[in-house]
Amino acid sequence: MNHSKSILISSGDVLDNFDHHFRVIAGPGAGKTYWLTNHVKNVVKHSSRLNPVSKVACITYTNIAAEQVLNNLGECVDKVEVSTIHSFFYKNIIKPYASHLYDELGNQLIAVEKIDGHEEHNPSFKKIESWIGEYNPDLKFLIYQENGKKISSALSHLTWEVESSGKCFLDVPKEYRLPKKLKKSYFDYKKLYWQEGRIHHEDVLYFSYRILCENPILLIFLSAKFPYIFLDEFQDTNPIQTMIVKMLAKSGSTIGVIGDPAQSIYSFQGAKREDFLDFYIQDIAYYEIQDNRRSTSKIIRLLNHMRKKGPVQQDCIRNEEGECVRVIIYQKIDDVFDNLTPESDFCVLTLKNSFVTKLKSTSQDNCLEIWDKFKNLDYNRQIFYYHLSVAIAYARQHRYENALNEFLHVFRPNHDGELREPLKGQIPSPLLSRSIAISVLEHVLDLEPFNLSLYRVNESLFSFLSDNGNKYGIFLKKIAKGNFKKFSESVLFSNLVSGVKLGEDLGYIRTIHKAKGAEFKTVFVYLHDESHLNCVLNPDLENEDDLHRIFYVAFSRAMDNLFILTPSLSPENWESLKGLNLEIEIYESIEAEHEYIPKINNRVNRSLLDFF
Ligand SMILES: Nc1ncnc2c1ncn2[C@@H]1O[C@H](COP(=O)(O)OP(=O)(O)OP(=O)(O)O)[C@@H](O)[C@H]1O
Repeated sequence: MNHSKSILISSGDVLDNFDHHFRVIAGPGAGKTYWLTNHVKNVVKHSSRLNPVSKVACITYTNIAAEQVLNNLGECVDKVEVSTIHSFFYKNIIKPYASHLYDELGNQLIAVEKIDGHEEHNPSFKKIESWIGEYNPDLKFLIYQENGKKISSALSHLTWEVESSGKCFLDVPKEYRLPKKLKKSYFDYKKLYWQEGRIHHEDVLYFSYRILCENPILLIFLSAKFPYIFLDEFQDTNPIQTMIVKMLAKSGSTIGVIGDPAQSIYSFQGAKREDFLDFYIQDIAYYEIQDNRRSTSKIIRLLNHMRKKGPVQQDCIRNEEGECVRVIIYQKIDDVFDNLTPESDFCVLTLKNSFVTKLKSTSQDNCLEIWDKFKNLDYNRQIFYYHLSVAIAYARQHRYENALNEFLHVFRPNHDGELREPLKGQIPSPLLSRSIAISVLEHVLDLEPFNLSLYRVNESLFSFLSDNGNKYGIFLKKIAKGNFKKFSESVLFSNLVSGVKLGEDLGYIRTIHKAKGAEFKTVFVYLHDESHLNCVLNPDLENEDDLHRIFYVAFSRAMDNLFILTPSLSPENWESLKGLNLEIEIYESIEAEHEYIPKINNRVNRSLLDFF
């Protein structure tokens, strides 16, 4: 990587010449997304290469980021296609051209007439059974019990790799060892899904790449439709994505990639930060932004310390010293939250999803157990209420389209082609389904259901659907006497909503990966193990392993207050932290040192529960 070639810019700068390829490197809070949004507007307003049917493609890493960019595009919005890379390739390559893909026998690879989006790969037992049964019958004994779980877990991590020749193949990460014989037929395993029109997220890049390689004329079409293609968070690009982007550059699109190598945290999904660092297309211009507009000086000093080996030491644009970074040794995590939770705009970040679940359940009634109990008592009704609860959780975040799509699941027919219980009646048409879903969701939200029992919500829905019986043609089963009635009277609807998992969870306790691109006034970084303090004591952001970069991303989400919560602190680590010449304050327990609490939040009586 040659940084001497980089030109320093600021996030407020506008490029005069936007018809060349570029790469922007900048640290957290530098204004990359801010700059990109303005750059897109500038291109839309002034480019002579855009015509009535062409658009700027602006690729973001998550749907949430796409929504944020869209909201800031103003009047340019119609000339820009903002989406994630998967949605972009699905819409522009796979959906229209999947019929061009054939297997080695010349048969169509995917049942195109059945394709309906792309989904997470959750291996099904039936597929594993028929795959091993057909291709490795001698290994059939492996699919049961613990071995079966291992196979399923390994397959859920199947990713596409690329050979230097450009040929793609499927593999699972090294830690998931499977018998070598199985490796030869991963493709056949995947075919079982494709033949049902089911495409997994990871297949989207592979199919797009194959379609474009086998039909190069489509590259010309795509470049004509998208003369400009800009990609945010490119440090997490996947090699197949990089190859496609370079092919599109050759066919005429102007490519811009933006990112921060120190924030590359998706190697487990095949991301290669070197692809960003070494990104080269002829006549590419390299830019760098050295500002940090998000955080206070004290937080930025910690970030610069972690980043000292690599490029980009950041300057604090806010010019505020701010509060010290605080390391808190917790005994009971609940105490920390009870005492430190600020009024608003905070987030607790954890390394793993299981910690999110654990932390949520320490601060809530055990909502997950409630769902388990629900399932055992009335399986079908549990499925109905799960979809409803997820939909309501989305609606609370004003993500109404997600809410609607979630609730529409309840109108899907069962194996006998009938409406699933507890609904009764005719399967509504797609249009009527949408209309019923909107009315039901509005009705439930109007009920202000969070302090109501599940029983009361069900009664109200029962009456609502009965009153509209002529219009909708569907009804809800009443809750009869018995154990389930008792359960439904004892469970608050709010507990059900708190226990659901959203696709892109925007709760106040999230994994660090889900906080990518976000910022909060106060950030708590929860370490479940003291050894993770090593990312502060001996930072190594260039390491092959993502771990130190993951914590760097976590710390860099904080605008004003950063708390690092550790379960223990050895005397050596205590001394080392103190000796770092960083303004870090250490608290052995919050009760002992509570005088600083009012500075943060005027000690509030709210617990995290109030924020779900
Ligand atoms: N030129 C600017 N003027 C005013 N505010 C700005 C400017 N540039 C960025 N900001 C603000 O600074 C904050 C950080 O910007 P942004 O989220 O774009 O940074 P980023 O580089 O994408 O961060 P990260 O990589 O950490 O996600 C945001 O609140 C943004 O609105």
